[in-house]
Formats: sequence, C-alpha cells, structure tokens
Amino acid sequence: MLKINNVSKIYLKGKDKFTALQDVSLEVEKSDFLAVVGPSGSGKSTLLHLVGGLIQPDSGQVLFRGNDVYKMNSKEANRYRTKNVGFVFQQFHLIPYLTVYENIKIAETESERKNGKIEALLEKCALLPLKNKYPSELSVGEKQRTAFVRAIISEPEILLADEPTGNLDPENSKILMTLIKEFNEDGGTVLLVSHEPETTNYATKIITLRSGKRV
Ligand SMILES: Nc1ncnc2c1ncn2[C@@H]1O[C@H](COP(=O)(O)OP(=O)(O)OP(=O)(O)O)[C@@H](O)[C@H]1O
Repeated sequence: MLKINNVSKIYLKGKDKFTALQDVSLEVEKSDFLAVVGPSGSGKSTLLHLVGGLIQPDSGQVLFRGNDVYKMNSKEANRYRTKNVGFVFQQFHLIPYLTVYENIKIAETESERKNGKIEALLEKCALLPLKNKYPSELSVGEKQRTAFVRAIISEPEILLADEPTGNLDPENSKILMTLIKEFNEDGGTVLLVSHEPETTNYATKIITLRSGKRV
C-alpha cells in the first residue's frame, strides 16, 4: 500500500547541510503495524513526516497505492493528508480554546459528518463525560486519547504515531497502545516511532534507522 523508494532528506543548518535520511526504502502492507526505532536524531520523525506528505524529500518517492504523494496536485495532496493519514504526536497539538468535542469535530471530513461517530469513539476512549472540557482541564492521558480520536475520526487508512506515549505513564501508555493496536486489527495501517521497547511489542514489523540510514 505504501512504498518508499530511496528517499533522502537534507536539512540546511545555516550554511551547513545535514543529511537526515539517506536512500531509505521501505514497503508497508495494509495490515502492518510498523515500528521505526533508532537513536535520537537518526531520522525517525523525518521519515514519518515524509510519509504523511508534510515535508518534501530531496530525492526518492513516497508512493501511496502507486501514486507519488509529492507529485499529486495540491487538492489531491490535501485529500491524502486529511483523509488517508491521521497523526498522533508526543505533544498532542490540541487547540487550547476548543473543547474535546470541538477539537475532534474540526478534523471530521464531509463524509463522516452524517454518521455521528464522535460520541461512539469518545465513549470507547473513556472521554464522553469530558467532551465539553478544554485541553487544559484534561490529564495527559486524556489529552492523548483526544488526539487519538481526532486522528482516526475520518477513518484514515494510515495512522502515523510519533512517540505517542512519550509523555504518558505506563498505565496510560498501555491504554493508548491498546487503542492503536485495535485500530490496526480493524484494518488500519500503523507507523509508530518509539523509544520504548514495550510499545514496539505491539508491532508486527520493526525497522531500525541509524544516522539516516536503514540498518
Ligand atoms: N527542520 C529541521 N531543520 C534542520 N535540521 C533538522 C530539522 N528537523 C530535523 N533536523 C535534524 O535532522 C536529524 C533527524 O531528525 P529527526 O527528528 O528525524 O530524528 P529522530 O530520530 O526522530 O530523533 P528523536 O528520536 O530525537 O526525535 C536530527 O539531527 C535533527 O537535528
């Protein structure tokens, strides 16, 4: 479903060039739960952002169902990012002046507006009683579960999770990882970046990056 062919990404740091990813190739099947591991600075987040259509590679291709994500026109690329891909980040990135419900509502696409799925997902994630609260009134576990619901509300095919348990205690990590695993078992593809060995236990495949290269 996803094919990453020889992608490289170079960042400019002042006058210096820094190669964050070098010639990385990877194939991801629909049923995969892929964990990307490696030392800090090895290019894991960069790889996830490339898959999510967020940063352009300097060379190589990211193919989703055979279509190059970086050759799509802006309408198609926008659709790919909003409809096919969901993101969960370590820092939640919730909008502080919107409630739990509103944070999720704005991520719904036209087609989902009719089926009233938000309430069911809030219930599943033990968030329903908190639906009118603001992010500042939530625990970190609740914030991350809100971010998770927001990521999957539009039924994306791929969930990209970048250190999603980085700020969570072991109990909340387990709850979140179980939800992510269920998303995978229900047919969603997961790409997870993590430092924590317990979270990679949920994966069906693991790849390692070191200094921007796949090892
Ligand atoms: N926007 C940027 N501009 C310049 N350099 C960057 C930028 N983003 C990342 N880098 C550099 O590219 C390298 C890879 O970064 P990346 O965030 O992909 O690594 P990572 O493996 O996810 O690291 P960590 O585990 O610490 O989050 C790092 O050395 C980082 O400093």
